Amino acid sequence: MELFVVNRHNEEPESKGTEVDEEQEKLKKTLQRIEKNKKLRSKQKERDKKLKETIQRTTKLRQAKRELKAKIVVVPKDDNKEFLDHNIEVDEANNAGTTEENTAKNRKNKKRKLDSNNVEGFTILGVDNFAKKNKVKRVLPKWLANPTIISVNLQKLETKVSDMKVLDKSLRKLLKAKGILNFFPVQVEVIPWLLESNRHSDIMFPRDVCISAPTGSGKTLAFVLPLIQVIKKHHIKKIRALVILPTRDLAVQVFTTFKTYSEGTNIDICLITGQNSFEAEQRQLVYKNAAFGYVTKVDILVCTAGRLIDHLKATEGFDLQHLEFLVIDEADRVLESVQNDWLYHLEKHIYPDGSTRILNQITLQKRRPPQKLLFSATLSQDPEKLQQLNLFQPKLFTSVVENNGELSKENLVTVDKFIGKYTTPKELTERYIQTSVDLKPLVLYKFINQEKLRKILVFTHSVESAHRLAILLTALFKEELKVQDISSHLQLKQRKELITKFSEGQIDILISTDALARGIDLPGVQCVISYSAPKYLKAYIHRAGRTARAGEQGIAITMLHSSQLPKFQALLKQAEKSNVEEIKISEEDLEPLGDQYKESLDKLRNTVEKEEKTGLKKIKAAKKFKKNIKSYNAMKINSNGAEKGTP
Ligand SMILES: Nc1ncnc2c1ncn2[C@@H]1O[C@H](COP(=O)(O)OP(=O)(O)OP(=O)(O)O)[C@@H](O)[C@H]1O
Repeated sequence: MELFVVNRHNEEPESKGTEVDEEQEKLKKTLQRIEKNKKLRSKQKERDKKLKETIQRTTKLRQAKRELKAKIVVVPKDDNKEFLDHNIEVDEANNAGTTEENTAKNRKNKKRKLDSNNVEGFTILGVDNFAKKNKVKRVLPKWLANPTIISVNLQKLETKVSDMKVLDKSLRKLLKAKGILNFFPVQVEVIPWLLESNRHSDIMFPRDVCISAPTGSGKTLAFVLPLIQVIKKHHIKKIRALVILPTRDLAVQVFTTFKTYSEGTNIDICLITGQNSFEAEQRQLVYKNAAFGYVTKVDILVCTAGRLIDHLKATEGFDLQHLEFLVIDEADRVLESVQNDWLYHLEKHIYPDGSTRILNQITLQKRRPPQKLLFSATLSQDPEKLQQLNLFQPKLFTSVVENNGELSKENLVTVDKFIGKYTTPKELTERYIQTSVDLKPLVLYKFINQEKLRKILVFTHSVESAHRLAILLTALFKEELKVQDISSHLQLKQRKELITKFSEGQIDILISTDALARGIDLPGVQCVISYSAPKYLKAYIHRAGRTARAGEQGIAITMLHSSQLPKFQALLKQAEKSNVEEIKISEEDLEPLGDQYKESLDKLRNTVEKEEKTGLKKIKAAKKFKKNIKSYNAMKINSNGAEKGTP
């Protein structure tokens, strides 16, 4: 859409003079437009400044009024005189700036009002509404107020893989073979805890856990390794672990990790996301045995919430009653998903008799309920939101970053410091660039060029915008850099191919919507660019989190129009980020690129027109095909009617 705006602005009148004249004319126009934009910006700045001053003045005045009003609360006995004097004071403050005449009038009015109320010896009802209310202190459940703190320091790793003896030797060997020599902090805390809590699960129900740690901090292995260790000990095939993810791409990624670390075991892992036909997935899950009926073929099931519900409703023999682990990765996102009744359906399936996890003699005699494990970089720590999950004696693991980037345990006394605050990796550098709408692609081009960046992930607000930006950047970079867009319109296989190419460095710039913003682990992304400004803090954190992963350095850039800046600053304030500076790219720097930009915009226009024509042709062909089929069917019905009895 933004690019179309650019197109309209760049339309040229029909050529009349020579080519050189035409070029000069274009250049002149570009310069005029830049000049105009400059003036508009400075005017806007002045207006913003005035508005800010007015707001500050009004706030101060209101504050003064509130403070004075707060002083009138109760009228003590025989204290009317003082009270009246007090009110006069309030009145005067309220009418600051009015004439003496007015003040006297107000004084009289007040006196009259108080006389008519006959206040002597009584409390005036409603007056204390003026009193300043004390801030209500949040009282959190004990488990939220006393979390286990996870360090965010991935530079100084203290636990060697070989030192974690609670983890099976075979798993430690596999980790080393994959180049993992030290555990990340989240793994150091969570893996032993999960293994320990499952050691006595036949006597005690294990507690549920919520884990909130920054993007790229290694949360996946923190659940994959203990689950494999616990599950490989079972010999009867039953679904023991269910892992739910918000998107197909993520489900594929987690499935691959399970596959990698279950090497050499007899654990069967299954992926159901809807990428295969429903029947094919059913065949992967169960088979029918003449003697025993339906038999499960799977130990660990990785799936998306939507597809899970489909199977719960329609797959015979799909049995979750032996479930030991319910993992919800990117839990906040999964819980917000369209199929937000999935948990209800799931619980109905796990507890068909309606039993709950309340500990009593009856439930104790039954099999153990699944342990719920919730993971996210932006996990809600709001008790009300977590309530819907029906957590059993939950335990919270969370990370805290103070302004200087250091972890401070002392500050945890004030719980509000970390509740609802999300941490980002220490290795992440955040910046923003201000630009006008029509120069935005050129500013992006200039920035990538001047910083000599490679492996860049760009986020736009729509599939169309991603596609057009990809065409335009391809035209600008020519052979220099390879640009591609990726979208949910592509087949899963094509998407996987693009992701692999990007990971291997065959694609330099990958442009996507927020579909790739969460959880996807793309190694070595140097820079994430939010070409369209993120609307929410969570979106910003997950986008930025595609870089600076696993202890590597990374940069996150947000491109903003001047009107988007206040909202972005509010977002940073919410995350307590004070070191996000502006990168300035002046319009003078862009002037030499004017012709190149114009040429690229023309290319974009031609390509889009061509694509639209082909698209229209396809739609027409499809319509024609449908029409033909209809008339063919009609003909068939007629001829069948005419020649009854013929096959
Ligand atoms: N101990 C480790 N040593 C080195 N690399 C590791 C270690 N643990 C995990 N990694 C790697 O770190 C990267 C990020 O891990 P992972 O995808 O689990 O992060 P995450 O916390 O789930 O991030 P997000 O919140 O974005 O989903 C992966 O490439 C993973 O292989």
